[in-house]
Amino acid sequence: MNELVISNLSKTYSNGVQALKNVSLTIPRGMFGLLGPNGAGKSSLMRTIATLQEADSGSIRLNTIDVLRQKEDVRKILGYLPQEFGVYPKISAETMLDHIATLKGIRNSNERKEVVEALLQKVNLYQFRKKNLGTFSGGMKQRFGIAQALIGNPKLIIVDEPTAGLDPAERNRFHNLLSEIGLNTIVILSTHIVEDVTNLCSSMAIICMGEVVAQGNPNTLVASVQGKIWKRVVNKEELPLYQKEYQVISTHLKAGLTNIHVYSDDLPDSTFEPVDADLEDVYFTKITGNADAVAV
Ligand SMILES: Nc1ncnc2c1ncn2[C@@H]1O[C@H](COP(=O)(O)OP(=O)(O)OP(=O)(O)O)[C@@H](O)[C@H]1O
Repeated sequence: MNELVISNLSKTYSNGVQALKNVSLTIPRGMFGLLGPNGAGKSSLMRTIATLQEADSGSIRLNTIDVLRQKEDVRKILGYLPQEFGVYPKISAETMLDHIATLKGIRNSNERKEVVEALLQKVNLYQFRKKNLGTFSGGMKQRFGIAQALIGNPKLIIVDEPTAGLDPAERNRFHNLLSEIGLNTIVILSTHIVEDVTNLCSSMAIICMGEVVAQGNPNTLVASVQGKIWKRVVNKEELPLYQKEYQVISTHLKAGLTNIHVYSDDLPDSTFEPVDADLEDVYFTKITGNADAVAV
């Protein structure tokens, strides 16, 4: 059984910001999406799971490992792609991976060569293996980041905001790579991009201002708001009136017109139409009231 169980995790930074408030989550094998707006606490949670910072209270268990105490044991089975993934620009992909593999304890040079070659193939960088990392595009750097995270067959992989700044083709390639990895491993994908979670994840949580505001299967979460999301086009000047009257969860500009989505148990008034809800509607329903008004 491969499972990560987080219980009542809390963290307040020395400046008084409470980044995590009693966070409890059960994360099974497969792709898990951790969705939340900027500043929600995603990176704080990821860094704590990755043993890079301490929590004030609570516990994390990965199978039989007490993550907050047995840090060395976690590091042996963890692959981590942080939000800011720096690379040494003047070193080739192959040399860098070989170096990281040494650090991760693969001492036999033939074995290392095999591992590095297989990983470069897996992330589609084999033909660029001799190129310096400084010449890589954003997508290539992210795929290199995944390759280094995969050294040593990790049981738990954490990727923090991996697709920010990637063009659609690179993002797609990165998604395919992640979903392949997610077949046998726990992969936590931390992101503020709803579409990434829709495309990839079989379970998920939404975190806002340090609190888990929803968790479960994406389809079940969508079903929970189905029939309660309504839309209409409004004049830009009328928007504040609607925001006062209704729970406006999002505003989309379409061809210069302002399209609003409202959360309500019943039809707000006859000018509204029902919406076939999606994960974005769930996300905005859960974070409105918790965060500043959100415009897409
Ligand atoms: N080292 C730190 N010291 C003080 N405050 C911090 C520190 N790191 C994060 N914070 C604050 O904690 C809160 C949560 O930040 P965190 O980076 O975990 O959120 P996030 O969801 O990852 O956001 P983003 O997507 O912007 O990275 C924010 O208010 C942030 O300013």
